[in-house]
Amino acid sequence: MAAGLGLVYPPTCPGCGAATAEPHALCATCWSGLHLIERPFCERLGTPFALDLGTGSLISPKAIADPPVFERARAVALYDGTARDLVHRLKYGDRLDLSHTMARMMTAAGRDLLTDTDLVVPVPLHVLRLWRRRFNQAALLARAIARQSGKPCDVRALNRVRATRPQVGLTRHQRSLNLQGAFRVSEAARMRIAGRRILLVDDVTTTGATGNAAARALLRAGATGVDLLTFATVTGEPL
Ligand SMILES: O=P(O)(O)OC[C@H]1O[C@H](OP(=O)(O)OP(=O)(O)O)[C@H](O)[C@@H]1O
Repeated sequence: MAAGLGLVYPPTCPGCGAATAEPHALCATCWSGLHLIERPFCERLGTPFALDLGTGSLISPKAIADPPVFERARAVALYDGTARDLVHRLKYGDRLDLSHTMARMMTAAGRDLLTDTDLVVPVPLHVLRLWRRRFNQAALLARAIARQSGKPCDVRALNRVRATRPQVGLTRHQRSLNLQGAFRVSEAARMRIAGRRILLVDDVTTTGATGNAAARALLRAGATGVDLLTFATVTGEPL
């Protein structure tokens, strides 16, 4: 059946749409445009080091100077080239099908976090943005990661109670202010969060302001720890 379908609908690259041998696999060109994050990276922020600093648990000066609220972050790739194309197609191009391929890569990149995870929770959109976009890209990724890893997922645990401006175009300081008090765990969801270790899922991390604000709300609701898994991460300053 699958072989027959392959003749009628030949598999295409999720990145550029070119024909591929395997379904859901990137073509060679898109693959070479994906800058995967591999060790050595900062164990807190998940950002790569420019130099190979040897083995052992390495923490970047940035994570020491300004520790994030979440415990550990991991991402598949740097937010450029193919990674940026995939995120944009998923989020702005209505290519919801890409969430499966992206989640597969996220499940692999986040395997050390997933080992300790009790519950997978997406970064929520405010109801107005959800209504406009019609889907939450983070929820699509979170559901697929939960399915692939056999972990439970709760897309309603965390609410975005303020309609924040998009983070795009804001400075680091503005991003942090923009997210203040934006997330809340409802009274009804508190019992699902309390005593659990949460894996927070989003599409991109830039400054970590979104991850920090969401993690703060989850910790206030009694989560024992929060890790952050995104598809891509920006290593430089925003703007
Ligand atoms: O690490 P940060 O500096 O907080 O930036 C990352 C956040 O920015 C984007 O969301 P945005 O608020 O722009 O909304 P969107 O989902 O509409 O893109 C992205 O989806 C992350 O949630």
